[in-house]
Amino acid sequence: MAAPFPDDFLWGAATSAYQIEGSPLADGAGPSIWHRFAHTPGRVAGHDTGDLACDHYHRSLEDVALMAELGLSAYRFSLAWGRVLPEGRGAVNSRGLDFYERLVDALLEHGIQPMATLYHWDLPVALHERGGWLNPDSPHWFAEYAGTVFRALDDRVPLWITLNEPWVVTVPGYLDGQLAPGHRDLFEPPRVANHLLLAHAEAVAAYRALGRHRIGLAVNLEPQHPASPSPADLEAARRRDAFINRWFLDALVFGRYPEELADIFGPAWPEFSAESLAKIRCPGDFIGVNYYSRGLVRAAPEAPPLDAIRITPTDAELTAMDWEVYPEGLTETLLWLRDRYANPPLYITENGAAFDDPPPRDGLVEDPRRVAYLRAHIRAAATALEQGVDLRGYCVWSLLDNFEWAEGYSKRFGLYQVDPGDRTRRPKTSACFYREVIRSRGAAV
Ligand SMILES: CO[C@H](O)c1c[n+]2c([nH]1)[C@H](O)[C@@H](O)[C@H](O)[C@H]2CO
Repeated sequence: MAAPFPDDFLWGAATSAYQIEGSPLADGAGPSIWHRFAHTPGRVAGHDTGDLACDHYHRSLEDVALMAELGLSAYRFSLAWGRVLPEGRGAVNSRGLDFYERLVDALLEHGIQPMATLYHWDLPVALHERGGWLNPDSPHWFAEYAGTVFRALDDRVPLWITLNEPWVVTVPGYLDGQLAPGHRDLFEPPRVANHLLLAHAEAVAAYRALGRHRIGLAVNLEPQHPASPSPADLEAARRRDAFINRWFLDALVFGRYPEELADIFGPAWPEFSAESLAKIRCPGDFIGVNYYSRGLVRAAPEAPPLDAIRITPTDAELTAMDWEVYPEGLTETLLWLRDRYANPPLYITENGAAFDDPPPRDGLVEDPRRVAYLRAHIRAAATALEQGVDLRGYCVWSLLDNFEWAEGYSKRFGLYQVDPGDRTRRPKTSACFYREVIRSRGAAV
């Protein structure tokens, strides 16, 4: 097929600090809420923690060499806030910053554009103990951290992401308690979400004062499709669309929350002042899109406050996460962004799949299902590009098998398998496929 991907299209892979680095307390780093959460019995499958992870903290240059072998033109990673500011504020830990400076310099030496995420869920414990994202000062804490990192790295990092998936920080973190800090409270999520949006806006303002490149935010998006044409399921899909897809983006772009949220949260939904809403209106320079699957939704009065649940289709291919393989949903999502938010610049900042990969044979791991998943989703991205979406890059989640949050190491998304014993990296056939895609500028799909 004729490759619609422009020559300057960025082909990347994505990771995050707590999931790959290991050594969470090394060289003066302060603990994060994920360090505490993972060490809390019962929170993570297999009692796994990020203490070693992929040992990227000691193997970063080896991993950059793998990225160069793939031919990546970009690498999306996150900085651990607690490595830079062990107490979350105040004293800077130069050894923590040094690690990220070495990583960025190595990327640039290999012609790989760094795409740095400031926050990928690992809030310093010291700030959590001051209320964390519930504290109205949290946006100022974040802006201080962001400014520290911008001053150190903006001369070498051209693409910045403030927050990874504020919805996941808010809902699994504060409503259903699946992820750190594990709160289950109807009244906390609306305030946490608003503080996250204020934090994004304050970081962008700080960036405008001293940065020279581009900054945005990465959101998890999934089209919501009713499980049946019944009015109840149609209404449930609309509510879940507001709850997942529109909550943060409408706030960022329009400076208003979807009206459904007041219905969903009821008395737990605060009155936000016009001044506060004006402050959160901050679309940035691009939107990062994390896409994995769609939501098939049925009405569920037994599941407040949404009264809607995502169901697993019985007649579709599923990944190891029980997520439906649904590449057309990526095209749908990209076209929806084009139409709803006036065709903003987009990067696919995460797309990938977990499958139960076999052991390596002759140093290579056969993962045909991941090859098929990536091929179908890159094609879906191409279809959106051909329809005028301003798509500028694609990042596979993930470069390496890594710590998959509450699933521990049981769910593997990597292009490279990481040996559970000695952390040796071994390529999967999806890495070979992706290298060919990059070499052919997308024609190989
Ligand atoms: C519904 O999936 C979310 O968009 C999502 C999926 N994922 C993510 N967000 C996170 O950003 C990553 O840290 C996860 O490792 C990755 C795989 O689970």
